[in-house]
Amino acid sequence: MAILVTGGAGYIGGHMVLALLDAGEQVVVLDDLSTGFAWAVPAAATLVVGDIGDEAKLRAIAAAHQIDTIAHFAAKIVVPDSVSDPLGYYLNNTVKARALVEFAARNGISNFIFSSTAAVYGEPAVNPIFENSLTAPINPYGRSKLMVEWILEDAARAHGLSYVALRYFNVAGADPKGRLGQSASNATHLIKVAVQAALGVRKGLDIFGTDYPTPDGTCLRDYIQVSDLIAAHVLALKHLRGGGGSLVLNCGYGHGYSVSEVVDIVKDVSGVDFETRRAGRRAGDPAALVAGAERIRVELGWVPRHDNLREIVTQAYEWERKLRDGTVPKARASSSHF
Ligand SMILES: NC(=O)c1ccc[n+]([C@@H]2O[C@H](COP(=O)([O-])OP(=O)(O)OC[C@H]3O[C@@H](n4cnc5c(N)ncnc54)[C@H](O)[C@@H]3O)[C@@H](O)[C@H]2O)c1
Ligand SMILES: O=c1ccn([C@@H]2O[C@H](COP(=O)(O)OP(=O)(O)O[C@H]3O[C@H](CO)[C@H](O)[C@H](O)[C@H]3O)[C@@H](O)[C@H]2O)c(=O)[nH]1
Repeated sequence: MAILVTGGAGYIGGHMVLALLDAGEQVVVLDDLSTGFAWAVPAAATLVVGDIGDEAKLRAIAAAHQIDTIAHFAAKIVVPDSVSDPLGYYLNNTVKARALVEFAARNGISNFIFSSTAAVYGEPAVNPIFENSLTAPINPYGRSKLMVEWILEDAARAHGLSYVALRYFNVAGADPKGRLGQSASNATHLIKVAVQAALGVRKGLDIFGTDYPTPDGTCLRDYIQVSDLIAAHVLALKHLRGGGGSLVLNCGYGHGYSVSEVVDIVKDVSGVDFETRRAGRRAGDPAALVAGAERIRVELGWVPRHDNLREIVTQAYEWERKLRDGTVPKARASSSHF
């Protein structure tokens, strides 16, 4: 049986591909390379370049491979962009995901793993946030993802699918073996931007909002290391293949760091006191998001191994240094795909 990994040329999906290949699985990646990289997908996986909304391409994949599971990572992911381009986000993240769920239902692909997000909770009244807390997203990105959770819930009931929706908190760090990291140069994530500032790839860093109701006035987030997150996906796959029922699970460590604390750790790890500028709040940002992180341990037996922000920052820094110096390991010649 093969696993279809959408968005497998991207940051998190790429780590999933590595983990699946490490486990001896057959992997087919479908990615339009809008923010992903063909070179990041090992030659041991089949890479199909295309859109998740392209039904003909999906049919061709189903005809050529025995897919039993879809791990759906492909999405647009930048919160402020979703505020300025909501229709683009709803098309890519919701409408095309609906088509993918329909494709699964029609083709008897009964397992679906979905990259959801803490953004479904919006501005929570209290932290930590549990899976049964109110979902009230405050930006189109979060809404675009919550709608997919609803689509999955209804489709599962009607069509015999089982799914695991994983609500990621803030994903960061890189493969501990140094094979992959977050590579898009225009990424907007805090740790990525901060290590770029430390390496001189960007000129300093704006701190978006210093007047939030948090201990130091900057936003609090729960940063989860990418391989720990992927371990949760591998357990979700095992759960679904073993006939387990549908689940919605937070993926975080259960404690948060402020933007200022993250910046201080990046400065410390890199030894560079890069410039920081106090800037206004960024559109769509909630003050604090910290996971209630128990359910995933109980349901899947997940045990985090990299819950250490200094280690996470060091991994991100080392990967960024390779990107800057042009020494990242390329897993395939970029032209070898379908
Ligand atoms: N990075 C985070 O902190 C975070 C947090 C919560 C949830 N997520 C979710 O995790 C998933 C992966 O995010 P990432 O950080 O790896 O981002 P990424 O941009 O690196 O990866 C997304 C991948 O999807 C591909 N893609 C986008 N639209 C596509 C389409 N229509 N058809 C085919 N391919 C398409 C891109 O080319 C890219 O390779 C996303 O669904 C995102 O919403 C990420
Ligand atoms: O240059 C920067 C970049 C970020 N920040 C701040 O750092 C915090 C974290 O921002 P990120 O952009 O790293 O992450 P977000 O919390 O906005 O969003 C991330 O996590 C969410 C879930 O928590 C979503 O799923 C989303 O896909 C993913 O990008 C925010 O307060 C943001 O304002 C800065 O101050 N300066």
